Amino acid sequence: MNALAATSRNFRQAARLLGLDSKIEKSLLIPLREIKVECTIPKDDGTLATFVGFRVQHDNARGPMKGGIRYHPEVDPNEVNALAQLMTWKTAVAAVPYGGAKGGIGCSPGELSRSELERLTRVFTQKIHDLIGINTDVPAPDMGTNAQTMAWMLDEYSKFHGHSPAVVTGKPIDLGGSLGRDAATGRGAMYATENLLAEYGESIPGSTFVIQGLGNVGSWAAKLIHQKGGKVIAVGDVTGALRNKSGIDIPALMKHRDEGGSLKDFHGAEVIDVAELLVHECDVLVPCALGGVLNRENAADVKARIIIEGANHPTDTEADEILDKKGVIVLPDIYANSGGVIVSYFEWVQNIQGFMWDEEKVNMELQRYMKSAFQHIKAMCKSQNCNLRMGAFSLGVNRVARATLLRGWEA
Ligand SMILES: NC(=O)C1=CN([C@@H]2O[C@H](COP(=O)(O)OP(=O)(O)OC[C@H]3O[C@@H](n4cnc5c(N)ncnc54)[C@H](OP(=O)(O)O)[C@@H]3O)[C@@H](O)[C@H]2O)C=CC1
Ligand SMILES: O=C(O)CCC(=O)C(=O)O
Repeated sequence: MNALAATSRNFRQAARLLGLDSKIEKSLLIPLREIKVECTIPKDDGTLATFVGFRVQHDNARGPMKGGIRYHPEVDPNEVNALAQLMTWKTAVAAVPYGGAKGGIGCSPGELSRSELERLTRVFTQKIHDLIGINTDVPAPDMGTNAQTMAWMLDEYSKFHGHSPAVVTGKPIDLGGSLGRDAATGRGAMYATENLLAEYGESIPGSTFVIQGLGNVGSWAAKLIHQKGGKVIAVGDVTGALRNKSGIDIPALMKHRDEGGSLKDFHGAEVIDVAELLVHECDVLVPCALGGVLNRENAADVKARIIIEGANHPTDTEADEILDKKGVIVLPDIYANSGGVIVSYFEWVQNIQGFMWDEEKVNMELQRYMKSAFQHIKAMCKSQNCNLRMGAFSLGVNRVARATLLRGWEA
């Protein structure tokens, strides 16, 4: 089942639990707008290259649509659609006043030079500038994009609409970005882990972790879990995987990578097969890379007791069922990785207020939002007698449905 079918299935299941009218169900499922644009740029060698860019604006009942822009060779309309829908439920679970959107360009960012990436981002922004905006749709970084990408988007958008820092979040601090946004998704995942472990009388110190993906989300999750006293025993990215049963020295690994070293030549751990990573013995598995990495091929072999979905849609439907039957607790993406969009909301608020918060305030508010969302998910699980994924979906869908009904449909 592809990402869109899986997300829509979860939505329908939640709609049934909530007893939603089928007409509202249909209106919530179908995206408000799907944009597909051709982006042609001159490459550094003078040849032309054409890419396809997407922005799916799923729902705006609760506020401006919000979601990242992904640069990855596997970006396709179906997946962007699923990710946009997930954003609608995620912002509702987080109780931030946004709807959901997602965008992406099918490209390999690692194979493009900095100036090619800049041209591509500017052309994409030119094509969609009329359809995004501070009160309509506010992009942010996702896989393969970062604060620099947002700086180019902001600059290009501002040529058409005047200086508009709040049109994107995840910007560099010098352009109105928020302190704490870079770490926010990983930090939010760490708070989510603390909240879940506390339910079982457990905590990060004393637990073992395996983390897949060492990009923005994975590296911050690893750093913060290590800092809190958690033992990160295995990590991996697209280049390979490493294990040290006594715990990897994460700051030393990050230093090694920042100095240009690859995972495989880090001396503080042994190299393992990448396929072994997700089925490695541990208390908590934290996938922070691509979607669909937990599937029918490997779900039965997962040895973790708990999965924290740092990535979007890392667990496909078949894996979800297998893991549920095995008693593995899955903390779903629409809660576990919501720290990014929560601090994006703080960034947008700061831009609109023209007032900058200190990092302590950002982190404290993030912790408060993560705690509150967890309490609401738990209450929903109790009232609907369902697992955490369905509890989170039901909470999000219910909030969006209520906002939709309150707005009404009169022309
Ligand atoms: N950035 C954000 O704020 C948010 C991101 N997310 C989600 O988190 C996930 C990661 O995003 P982000 O950290 O921003 O992305 P990045 O591009 O910063 O990092 C992605 C990481 O995944 C690794 N990776 C890519 N392909 C594979 C693969 N086939 N096997 C193993 N590892 C792989 C990359 O390895 P390498 O570097 O070697 O290519 C890199 O370490 C995505 O699902 C995203 O949607 C969710 C909420 C917010
Ligand atoms: O920060 C944001 O606005 C969106 C982050 C995002 O794309 C996500 O949560 O998947």
